[in-house]
Amino acid sequence: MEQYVIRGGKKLKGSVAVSGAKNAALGILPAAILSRDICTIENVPCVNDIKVLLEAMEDLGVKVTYLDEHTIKIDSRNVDKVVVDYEHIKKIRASYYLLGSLLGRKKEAHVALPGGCNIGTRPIDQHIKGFEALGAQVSLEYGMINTRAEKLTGTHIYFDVVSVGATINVMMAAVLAEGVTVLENAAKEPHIVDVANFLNSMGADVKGAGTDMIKIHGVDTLHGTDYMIIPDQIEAGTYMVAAAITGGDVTVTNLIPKHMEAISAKLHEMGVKIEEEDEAIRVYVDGPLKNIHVKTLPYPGFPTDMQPQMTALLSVTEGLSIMTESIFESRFQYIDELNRMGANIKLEGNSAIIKGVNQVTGAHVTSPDLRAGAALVLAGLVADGETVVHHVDYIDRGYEHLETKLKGLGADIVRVREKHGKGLFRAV
Ligand SMILES: CC(=O)N[C@H]1[C@@H](OP(=O)(O)OP(=O)(O)OC[C@H]2O[C@@H](n3ccc(=O)[nH]c3=O)[C@H](O)[C@@H]2O)O[C@H](CO)[C@@H](O)[C@@H]1O
Ligand SMILES: C=C(OP(=O)(O)O)C(=O)O
Repeated sequence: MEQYVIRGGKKLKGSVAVSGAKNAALGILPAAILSRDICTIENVPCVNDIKVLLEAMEDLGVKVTYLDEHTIKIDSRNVDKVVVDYEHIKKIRASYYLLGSLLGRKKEAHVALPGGCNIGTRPIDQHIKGFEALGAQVSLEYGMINTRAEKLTGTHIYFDVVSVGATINVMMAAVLAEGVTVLENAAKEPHIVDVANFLNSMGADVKGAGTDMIKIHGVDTLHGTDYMIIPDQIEAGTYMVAAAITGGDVTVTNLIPKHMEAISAKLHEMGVKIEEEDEAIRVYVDGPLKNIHVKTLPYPGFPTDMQPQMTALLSVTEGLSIMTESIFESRFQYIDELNRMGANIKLEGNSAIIKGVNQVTGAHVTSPDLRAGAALVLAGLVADGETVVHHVDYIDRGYEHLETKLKGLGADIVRVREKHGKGLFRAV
C-alpha cells in the first residue's frame, strides 16, 4: 500500500502542465473499436484507469502499442471477443463504454457491471434505455450486462437524467445504426464534445455535441484516424485550488480556459486572482479569501468532480461556506477525514456546512475515492506538520504523476510504501 507523506506550509509557485482528460480518454479509446481500423491517439493521460481499460481492450483482441508515454496506437481490426469479465474492469467505471462500442461494432456485448468510485448508487438505467430504444435487447444476469441486437435503428431518445455516461455510450452505439438518432437532454461536458469530435474524425456524422440535443446520422463504416485528447478540466482545477489553498502563484498550462469557467468564477468570487491566457490560467492570492456557497451541477455548472477539492479550500477560508452536492449522494465521505485534520464541517442533507478554520493540522487520513483523495492532499499542503494520505491507489486512478507535478511547484510531498506489518515507511 502506498501513501503520500506531505509536510504542509509551502506556497506553491511556478507552472504546471495539465495532462490529457481521463474522462475523455475513457470514452475515446473504446470508441476506437468502432473503426475496424487503426487509430493513433495522442495526449492519453498516464493514469491507472487507462491502463485497466487498455488491458480489457487487449483481451477483446485489440492491439495496443505505446508510441510514447502519451501516444497510443489502437489497432482494432481483429476484435474477436464480446465479453468483458469482472476481473478486467472491477476498478473502473468507464468499462461500461465497451457496451456501446461493442454493441455498435459487433451487435453484441457482455460486460460486467462497472466499478469506479463509490460516490453514490450510480444506476445505468439511462444507458439501457438508450440501447433498447435503438433496438437492442438488454438483460442483467450474474453481475453481467448482456446486450444483443439484430440491427440498430436510429430513433428519438429522451434521457430522464442528464448523464455523461449514458450520453457517450448511446452516442457510440448510434453512429453505426441505420437512420437518424436524436439524443435529448444530453450531457454537455467537454468530454462529450471530445468523444463526438473523435467519432466524426473517423467518419461518423454527429452534430450538436455540447448542447442538450445531439443528432447522429448513422453511417455504414468508420475509418482510422489520428486524434489528440483535450486537457483534463478536473486536473487543471485541482492545481488551481492547490495554488489558492497555499496562497501561492501558479500558472496552470495546457488547458482550455473556456472549460474552466465555473471553477474560475467561484475562485474569483472568493477573491482568488485569476488571469486567463490562451491556453493557461495564472492563479494567485494577494489577500484574505472570502467564504462562498457552491452547488455542483452538470456542465457548464460547477463540476461534482471538483467538489471535494473546493471544500478543502473552503475549510481553511474564514467565514461560513456551503457546498451543496447535487449529483452523487455519497460524495462527502472525506468530510470526517478533513475534520480529523481540524476542519469544522457538518453535513446537513446534501450540503456541507463549512466553518472556515485558520489552520488545519497534519494527521493520518484515508482517501475514500479519487477526488476526495486529491482534497486530502490539498489540505495536507497547508496543514501544520505532517499529513499521511493513505489509499493513494484511488488518486492514481485519475491524476498523472501528482507528486512529481506538486514537487515541481515546491510542495514537500513524497510517495512512500508501508513496510508490511511494521508500519514503517520507505521511499518508493
Ligand atoms: C468515467 C466518467 O466520465 N465519470 C464521470 C461521469 O460519471 P457517470 O457517467 O457515471 O455520471 P453520470 O453523468 O451518468 O451521472 C449523473 C447522475 O445521473 C444518475 N444516473 C446516471 C446514469 C443512469 O443511467 N441513471 C442515473 O440515474 C447518476 O446516479 C448521477 O446522479 O460523470 C460524472 C458527472 O459529471 C463524473 O462525476 C464522473 O467523473
Ligand atoms: C468519479 C470519477 O470517476 P469515475 O466515474 O470513473 O468513478 C472522477 O473522475 O472523479
